[in-house]
Amino acid sequence: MALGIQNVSKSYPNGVKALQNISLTIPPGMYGLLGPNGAGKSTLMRILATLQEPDEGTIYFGNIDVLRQKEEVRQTLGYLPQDFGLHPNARTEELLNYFAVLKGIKDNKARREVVEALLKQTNLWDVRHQKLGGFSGGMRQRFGVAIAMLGNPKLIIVDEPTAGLDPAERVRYLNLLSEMGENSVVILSTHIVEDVSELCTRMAVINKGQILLETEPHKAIENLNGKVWRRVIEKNALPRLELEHVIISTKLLGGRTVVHIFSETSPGNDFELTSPDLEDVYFTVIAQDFRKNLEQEVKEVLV
Ligand SMILES: Nc1ncnc2c1ncn2[C@@H]1O[C@H](COP(=O)(O)OP(=O)(O)OP(=O)(O)O)[C@@H](O)[C@H]1O
Repeated sequence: MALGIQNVSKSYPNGVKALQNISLTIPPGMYGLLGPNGAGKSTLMRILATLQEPDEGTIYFGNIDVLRQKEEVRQTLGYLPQDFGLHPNARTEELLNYFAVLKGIKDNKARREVVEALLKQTNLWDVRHQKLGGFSGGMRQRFGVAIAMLGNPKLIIVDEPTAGLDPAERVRYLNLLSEMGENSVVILSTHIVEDVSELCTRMAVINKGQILLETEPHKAIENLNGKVWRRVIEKNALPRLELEHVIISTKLLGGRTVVHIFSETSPGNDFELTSPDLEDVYFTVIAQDFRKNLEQEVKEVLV
């Protein structure tokens, strides 16, 4: 079952256009929604999770009209929001059992089995009697996954899940998500490029409420082949380069600055060709959008 989002727009009362005419078709599997802070990701995730109304547009999950048949969506939804509060005094197994009751798993034996299986899958079985207040960030996130997976959801939405996790927890968490989501639509909203490159078969880049790119990560990388150039510079040379080139990224490496630029042809100036990765894709798209907006603003001022 695919998720079809068509012409969805949402403005807030303060005038911010959080989503501007978004259309996406999201097939089963892991789908990355990548964008900087404030891009509109959480707004879209909340709309998909039936917690917020768009101003315009339609959304279908298979035959379910997501905006009108909210109860049907909720039956098949697993939603892990960006921040979720957990009572620090609640105990792991008890609380998961409680959420399982809320999800409608009425039979005691079946519910015990589901809770046990999820605690084992999320590696929380050994701490099932502990209070949540003592959990690390990674443990909390894994507990969030256990809650989201109750009732075998077919639509799973995870908003910024790896922010604040240490590298080992991050890998463990991403593996868990990819196992859980094999037969469902899983939307992973994130500003971390590696989350998408490691897990997702398809992705979209969103910025300022607009979809800038919709693709398969490996195809987007292929398309950049021969167009990303690298050079190590002194930091004070950057402003001049910025005037002459489309800068994709600048990174500190051993105290020096490594610059990546986008150019269809050789830019000269000691730049050498480098193999692009998904980070280059992401920052190229964002940089081009920034340039476009800048040109638009300049035109508006001049006209
Ligand atoms: N309730 C609200 N009222 C007014 N503006 C809002 C509200 N919620 C979000 N916004 C604005 O809408 C835009 C999109 O926000 P949103 O939270 O959807 O983005 P995001 O991509 O999830 O970013 P972040 O990663 O920072 O959460 C931002 O400019 C934000 O300030």
